[in-house]
Amino acid sequence: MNQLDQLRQWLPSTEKLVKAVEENRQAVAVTAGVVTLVGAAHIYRKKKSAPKLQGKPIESLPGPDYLPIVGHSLQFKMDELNAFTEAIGWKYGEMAQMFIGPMRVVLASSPQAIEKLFRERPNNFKRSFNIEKQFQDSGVPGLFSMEGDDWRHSRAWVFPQFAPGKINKTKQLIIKHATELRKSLDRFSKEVDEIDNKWYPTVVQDPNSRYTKTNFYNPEELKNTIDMFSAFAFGVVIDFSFAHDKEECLPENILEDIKVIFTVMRRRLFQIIPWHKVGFRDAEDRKFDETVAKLNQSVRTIIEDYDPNTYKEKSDKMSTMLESLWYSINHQDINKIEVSGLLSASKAASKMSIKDMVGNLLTVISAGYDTTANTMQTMAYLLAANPDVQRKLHAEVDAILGSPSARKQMSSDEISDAMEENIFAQFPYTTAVINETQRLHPVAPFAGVEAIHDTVIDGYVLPKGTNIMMLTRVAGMRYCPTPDPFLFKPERWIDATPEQKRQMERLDWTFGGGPRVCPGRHMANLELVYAAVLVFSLYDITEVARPPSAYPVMEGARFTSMLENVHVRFTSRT
Ligand code: HEM
Repeated sequence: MNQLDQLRQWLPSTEKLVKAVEENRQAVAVTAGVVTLVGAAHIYRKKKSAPKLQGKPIESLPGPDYLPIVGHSLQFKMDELNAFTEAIGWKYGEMAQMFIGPMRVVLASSPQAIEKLFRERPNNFKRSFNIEKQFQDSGVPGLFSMEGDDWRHSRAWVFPQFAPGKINKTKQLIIKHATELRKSLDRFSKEVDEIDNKWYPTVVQDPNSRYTKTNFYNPEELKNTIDMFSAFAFGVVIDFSFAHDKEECLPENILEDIKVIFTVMRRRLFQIIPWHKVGFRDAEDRKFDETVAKLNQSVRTIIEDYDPNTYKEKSDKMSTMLESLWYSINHQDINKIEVSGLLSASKAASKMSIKDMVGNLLTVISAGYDTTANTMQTMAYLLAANPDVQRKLHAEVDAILGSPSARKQMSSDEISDAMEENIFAQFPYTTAVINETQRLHPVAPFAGVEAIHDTVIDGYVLPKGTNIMMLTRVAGMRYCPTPDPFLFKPERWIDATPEQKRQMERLDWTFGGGPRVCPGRHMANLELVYAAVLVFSLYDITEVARPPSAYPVMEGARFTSMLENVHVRFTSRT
């Protein structure tokens, strides 16, 4: 007997079912009536107890035409998500809608709506697209995806460790990695020169023809700077989390491993059918499982093997995240801790499970390197595309730290002594370049939330479960108080009146907002300003020449946004 026959035998036949219903007509009618009445009473009670929200119905939101079931999904590729959603925001106004498959997504781009949505997390709104469950089910929970009490405990551990007081102690650490970045860029510069000489020879007369020899162009061979920037940001966050030189304890190719996790999680978040859950697991899914298991094991071993005495000499008076875990687990002298942030972090860590500790360390590493590296890549491109801005940045750094050749000879201690406590105030133009880079191309130009209760946003009633995408960049540009909001003009941050500056800062959601604002923002900005001052300012950054038909530089939407097709040269300044 095959499985189908077995199933048939097990299920009652249709005739038997009809016969049973006919024999018990009265009982069936009464049961159906009771079920209907209880259901209706439940719906009525729920509607009556809920306060009636006043406002326009969600169905009346404006937006482009869409198809049933697939929505707008056929009208854009996932890589073009930024362009597609923002075009709707610009065209249809501050409250609009789009459909990803059958799911309605509200696009909100007024500053009031954005402030409310950020501020009221985690009580009234949570991260959208079921992120919490998706990360939990995939075995990669962490601060970014957590909600409720799990999030509160983990946030209490992570947040104090990234407070400005502690971050300022990372100066030596960042200088060390900036020096490494300079070495990589010098090597990169030589390689690009070789490629340039090979593909862009000076125009010569071809002896066999009356034509001069034309230039050649091979985009495959052009080098990209992003890997070097990733290595810099990654080195800083690993040193900060684990301890100096702990990198060697992590699996080789950890950067590649983290990319595997990003790629698969992004795919899962936007999948209409969760194929991996219904038994269809492809090679990427299998690689994902292996990678997660490997990373978890490595980090768990690091936590368990940690002994703070081994790393005391290397710690530069800066406590690592690992140290707070150690104190929380060993409960030793916890109240005697005097290092900034370490006491509260250690107390908070004692409320987390080892699984959460591992997940949070991995979250901090993943959230901390890709974002910073992408911003550096964008800054390099914008400096190359805006030579006047680059000249001003050079001039500011030269005036404070001396000529590039003198600077190259400085030791880490000399560099450290030359940097003031408030490096942002010491280098105002460089800081303006960083602010403007993030205003124009933030790594997260939108943020998604889901309503936990029925709510009213900008006059529309949004039922519980509605996904809302905040178009933060659109809002920032629409309300920008200084002229030419679409142009790269760092001067706007210098010349703005105090009131304009306050407005621009309020409209700056580069790092999100409210209780879930990015805890790593001070560290990220410090890394960026050090990279610009100690590294970028030593080079003339120029765009590699390309034929007009080459793919233009454009923003791609991966887990975080980044500029695609950037090819720049770094030529050492003398
Ligand atoms: C330029 C660099 C960075 C950018 C643009 C950035 C941006 C963001 C944004 C937009 C969020 C979401 C905030 C929200 O929902 O309101 C976020 C969250 C987060 N970021 Fe960053 N980030 C950067 C660097 C870092 C660094 C260096 C770290 C740590 C070392 C870090 C750790 C985190 C964590 C753990 C969260 C989750 C916070 C939570 O949900 O409570 N980020 N970041």
